[in-house]
Amino acid sequence: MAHIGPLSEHPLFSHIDFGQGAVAAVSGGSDSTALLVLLKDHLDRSVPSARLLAVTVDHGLRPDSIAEAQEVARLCARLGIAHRIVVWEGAKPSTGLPAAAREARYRLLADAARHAGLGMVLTGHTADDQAETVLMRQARDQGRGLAGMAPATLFDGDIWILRPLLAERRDALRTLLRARGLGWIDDPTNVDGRFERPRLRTALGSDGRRFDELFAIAGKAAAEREYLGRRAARLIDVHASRPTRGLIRLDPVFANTDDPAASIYALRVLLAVVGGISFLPDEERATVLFHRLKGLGHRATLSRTVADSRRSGIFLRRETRGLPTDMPAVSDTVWDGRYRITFNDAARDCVIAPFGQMAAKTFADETVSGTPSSLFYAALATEPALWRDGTCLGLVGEAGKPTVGAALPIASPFARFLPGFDLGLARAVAKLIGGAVVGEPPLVVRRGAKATANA
Ligand SMILES: Nc1ncnc2c1ncn2[C@@H]1O[C@H](COP(=O)(O)OP(=O)(O)OP(=O)(O)O)[C@@H](O)[C@H]1O
Repeated sequence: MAHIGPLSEHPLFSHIDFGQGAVAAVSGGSDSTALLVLLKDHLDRSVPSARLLAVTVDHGLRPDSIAEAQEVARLCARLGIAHRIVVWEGAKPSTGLPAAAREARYRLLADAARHAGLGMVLTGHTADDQAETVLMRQARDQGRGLAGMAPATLFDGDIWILRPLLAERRDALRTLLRARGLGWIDDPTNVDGRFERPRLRTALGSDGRRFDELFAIAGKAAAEREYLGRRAARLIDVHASRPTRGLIRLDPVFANTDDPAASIYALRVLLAVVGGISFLPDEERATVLFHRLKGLGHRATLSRTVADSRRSGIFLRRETRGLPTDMPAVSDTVWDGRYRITFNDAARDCVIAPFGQMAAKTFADETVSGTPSSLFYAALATEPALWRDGTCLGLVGEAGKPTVGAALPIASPFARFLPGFDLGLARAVAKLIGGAVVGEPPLVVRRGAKATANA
C-alpha cells in the first residue's frame, strides 16, 4: 500500500546497508530533492560514517539544464554533501529521446558510482511514478511489466539502483520540502504533452481511487512475477543442462511438468538467453512452440534460437543467421548479446567471428552422451572465435589453449537491468550458462527476517 501519512513515521532507509556508500541521483525536482534531505537526515542520525555523493546528470537538452544542475550543487554545498555534475555528451537521437536519455542517465549515474567506489545509486522514484509506469505498460499490454519498477534493481551486473521512496506520495514529499523552506525545480518536460509519461500523468490527475488501484496492481504483479520466476528457476535447476558451449539441453519431461506456466516462462527466458536477445519472446508464440516441442523431431526458430526436440531432450542453440562477423578484438566487448569478451595484447590485429562449421568439425567428438553430435557441432559453430588473416586461432576462452582472451557468458534479458523480482531466475540461468555470480542487494539482513530485493 502507498504511504499517505507524514513521512517521518516511515523508516525509509533503515533496511539499506550503507557500508559501500551511495550515490543519490538528484535532478533538483521535488522527489529527488526530498530524497536527498531525508537521506542526509538518516545518515547523520544513524550512519554518520557512510559515504554519500549526490550526482546530477546534465542531459544538455534544455538551455537551463546547467543552471539547474548548479542549483543542486548549491543546495548540496549548504547541506555539506559532496556533489558532481555529469554531462551527457555526444549526439542526441531525433526519435526515442526519453528512452535514450534514460539509458544515458543510468549509465552515467552508475559510472559515477563506480568511479567513486560506491556500490549503489538511490533514486527518488515515488508511488506516483509507479502508478504512471503501470498505466503506461497497461496501454502497451505488457503483462510482465505491470510489476512496475522494483525497489532494488541490479544495473550492468554491479551497481544496485535502490528506490526507497517508491511507496511515498509526491504530495507528501512536497509538503515536507515546503515545511523546511526548500524549493525545487519544475522540469517543463514533465508537463510536455508530446511525451507519453506527462500525458498519462495528466490523465491520471488527482483520481485517488485510480491511483490506489494502479499501485495495488503493481504490488500484485510483482509478487506473481517473483513466484513464477522462482518456479521457472527450479525447473531450470532440475531439468536444464549445458552439454557444450552454446548448447542448452532440457530433459524430455520439461515439456510435461505439472506447471506448464513455469515451463513456458523458463523456455521464454532460455530462448532469449541462447539467442542473446534482451527481451523475452512473445508469450503466445512461445506457448505454441512449447506445445509443438512435446512431439519428437520438431524444429523451429524463435528469438534467434533454434529449438530441436529429440528423443534425448529439447536442445536450444543460437541460429546461424545474423551472427556478428569480423568485430575488432577489443577488450570488454559484448559479442552477440551472449558473451562479454576480454583480451590481452596477443589478440592485437585479430577479429572475433563465429567459429564456423569447418572449424567446429576439427574438434574432437567430446559429445556428452545423449547429445546428438550434429547439434554439438552446430552449436560450437556459432561460438565466438579469434581469427587472424582468415585463419582461425581457436575459440575465445577455449580451455587448454594459450589464453589470449576470455568469454564470460551473459544472460541478455538480465544483463542491463535485473529487477529484484527476477533475482532467483537470473541466478538459475547464470549457474546454467556459467555466467558471473549475481550478488545480493545492499539490504540489512535482520535476524529472523529475510532481506528481499522487493521489500
Ligand atoms: N537529471 C538527473 N540527474 C540525476 N538524477 C536524475 C535526473 N533525472 C532523474 N533522476 C533520478 O531519477 C528519478 C526519477 O526521475 P524521473 O521520473 O524524471 O525519471 P524517469 O525517466 O521517470 O525514471 P525512469 O527512467 O527510471 O523511469 C529522480 O527522482 C532522480 O532520482
